[in-house]
Amino acid sequence: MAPKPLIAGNWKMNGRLRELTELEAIAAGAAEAGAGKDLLICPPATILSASVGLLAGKTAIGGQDCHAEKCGAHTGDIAAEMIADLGATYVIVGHSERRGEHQETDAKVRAKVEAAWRAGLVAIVCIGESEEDHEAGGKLDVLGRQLSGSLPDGVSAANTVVAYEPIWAIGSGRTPTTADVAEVHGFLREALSERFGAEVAGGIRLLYGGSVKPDNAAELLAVENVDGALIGGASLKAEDFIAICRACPLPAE
Ligand SMILES: O=C(CO)COP(=O)(O)O
Repeated sequence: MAPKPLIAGNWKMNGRLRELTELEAIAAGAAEAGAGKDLLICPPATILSASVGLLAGKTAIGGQDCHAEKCGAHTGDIAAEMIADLGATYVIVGHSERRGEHQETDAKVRAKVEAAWRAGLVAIVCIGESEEDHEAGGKLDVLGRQLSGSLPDGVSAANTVVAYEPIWAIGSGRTPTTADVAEVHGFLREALSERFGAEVAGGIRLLYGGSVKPDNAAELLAVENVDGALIGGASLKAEDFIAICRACPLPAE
């Protein structure tokens, strides 16, 4: 049986204490829309604590990034242990906005995955090709390199989620075709299977991210080997996030 779906919202650099009403609305709708699925919200670090308070028992909470070290002289950074300390259970690592804006390499992402595990967090490891790679037809090579370089040994279905987010689809309103998504997710499952064995690979959740909206969620989430979504813009509106959760099919018995 396919893994339990995970619908995750990445709030990015959005949301202040005075704007928590959307979280309250997500909390109110989570039980009905999320039956049989895992739901997750990754708010900015400044409202993590308040979010845990509002969403406890309704959705899981995650950080959006962590430093590889446990503590020390790293001004402005946040350790995985600090995220766990607040009651979060997941952390996103290697998002293309971190790779692009903060020059994060696969090696750095891999160190962050290890930090997440050290702190007891599930790592959501993001990979994705640029528009040029997509057009030039070399995306599977790029994705294969990112996947193998970003994942340490020791991956399990319980400690790691992989998110495929084509950079050109993020925030653009454009999405790959379902055939493209199926090709990439099948390729990722196979690559995971070769490295970690079929049983581990079969349990790892492979999320699709990039312009997932209520009107395209059912189609994208029904693609083989898509075990959930990582949602940016649409997760900021409770109504849209809940609609996407509802649209996600449950795996066949
Ligand atoms: O980057 C994303 C989630 O991490 C996707 O963002 P959008 O859903 O806004 O395209």
